[in-house]
Amino acid sequence: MIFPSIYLASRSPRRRELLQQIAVDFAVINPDIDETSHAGELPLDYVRRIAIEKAQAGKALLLEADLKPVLAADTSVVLNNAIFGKPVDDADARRMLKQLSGQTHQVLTAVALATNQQTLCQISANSVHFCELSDADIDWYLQTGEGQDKAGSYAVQGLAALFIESIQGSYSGIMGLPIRETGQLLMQMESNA
Ligand SMILES: Cc1cn([C@H]2C[C@H](O)[C@@H](COP(=O)(O)OP(=O)(O)OP(=O)(O)O)O2)c(=O)[nH]c1=O
Repeated sequence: MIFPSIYLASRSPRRRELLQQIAVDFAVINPDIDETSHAGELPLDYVRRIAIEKAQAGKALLLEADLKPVLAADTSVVLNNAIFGKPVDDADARRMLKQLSGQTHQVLTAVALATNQQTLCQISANSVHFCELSDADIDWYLQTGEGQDKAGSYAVQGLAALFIESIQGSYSGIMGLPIRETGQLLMQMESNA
């Protein structure tokens, strides 16, 4: 598959890595948006809205004559309808990991692609089951620092794999950029052009 050249509106090294995996030619841009959730907003609506806002804010940074689409994504961990974003500090990460212990949670990633004409969006909804975590497990994981800039305070692609009993869905979606849905958006954009 040959994909069009795009911009990736993201500071996430994981998203760059996953896009490289499918040989997409891209340049990185860094728009800033407010990622606060609205009162009563459902997790799925939240990730969709934020991914679309990131992609459109990225597009707004470019000249109108620049026709390359802008790709962006947003990932949230969801437990009993509560959204777990990136932890603000170790205490916040500990709180999240304690709640994830022994439970199945969802990882929702929305991926959005914006052009001057339209914004397309797809959702990757996945489940992850964690084993029971002891306080010592959590202490050990926190001192690795790996969970710091990750939704839910862990990374499936790192040491936290030791805690994961099973996943259902898309590994790349859990990591932050669902490859299949991203490929579909890029193909759809090509056929709409
Ligand atoms: C659940 C999980 C999340 N993550 C990461 C992916 C995202 O970088 C981050 C979720 O935060 P996001 O707010 O989706 O993204 P971000 O702020 O890191 O980057 P961007 O500039 O694109 O907005 O968590 C993993 O790396 N592994 C995982 O297993």
